[in-house]
Amino acid sequence: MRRKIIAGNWKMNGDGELVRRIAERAADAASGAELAVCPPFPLLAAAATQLPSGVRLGAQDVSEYEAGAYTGEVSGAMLREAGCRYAIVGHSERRTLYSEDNARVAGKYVAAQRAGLTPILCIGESLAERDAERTEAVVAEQLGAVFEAAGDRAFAEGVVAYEPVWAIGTGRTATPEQAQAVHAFVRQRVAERDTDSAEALPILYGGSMKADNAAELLAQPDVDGGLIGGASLDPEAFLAIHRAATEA
Ligand SMILES: O=C(CO)COP(=O)(O)O
Repeated sequence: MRRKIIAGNWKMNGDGELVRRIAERAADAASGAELAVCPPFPLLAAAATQLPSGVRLGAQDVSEYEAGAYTGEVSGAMLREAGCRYAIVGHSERRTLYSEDNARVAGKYVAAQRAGLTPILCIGESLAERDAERTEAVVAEQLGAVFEAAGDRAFAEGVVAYEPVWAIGTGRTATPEQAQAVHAFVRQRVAERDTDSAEALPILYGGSMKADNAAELLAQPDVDGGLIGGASLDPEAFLAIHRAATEA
């Protein structure tokens, strides 16, 4: 049985008060599916102290470099020291708004692993790419860059989040069948390199996952959890999604 993970990506939202509210509610979420919270960097310290010990902490990005003159960047070692278990890499907002290409994302993936973090690699196609029936080609290319940088066992210690760009923040969720098809494709691509890591790899869905559509997405055999944006800012909704994952 693969572990199920519900991770909240706060993006550039939240404050100390939200950390406090989530910490308060998350006490009874330490069992069942794994729960993870990825707040902005300045809130990591407060989250590390206040979240119950079963709740994991993640960063929203990590530098591909270890240390040096990289103003504004944060290294994997720093994130480890701040209490992080996870680092999101290659979120579509970073790919499009900050021009992160596949090679840079793969560099971040490797840097996270080297620092002892579990990278959460975000992949997914735009609406134009889906309409042109290029979804599998795009996803294969995004995975391929990581294999090139990290080798055939790249996903032995990692998480993939399939986030169709057209479903992020739009209220337009992929259907369970659409999500399942891409998740199965991802697992098959990973299995072509290494069957053991494919079998164990958690593949999360992200894109307008909410309390009322989580259960049907999580019922799919290759959907192992969710990377939640908007709904993760509402402790009630976030923990309802976590309950759906625990019951799936
Ligand atoms: O980008 C996402 C998580 O990383 C998804 O965001 P929404 O859940 O707000 O659509």
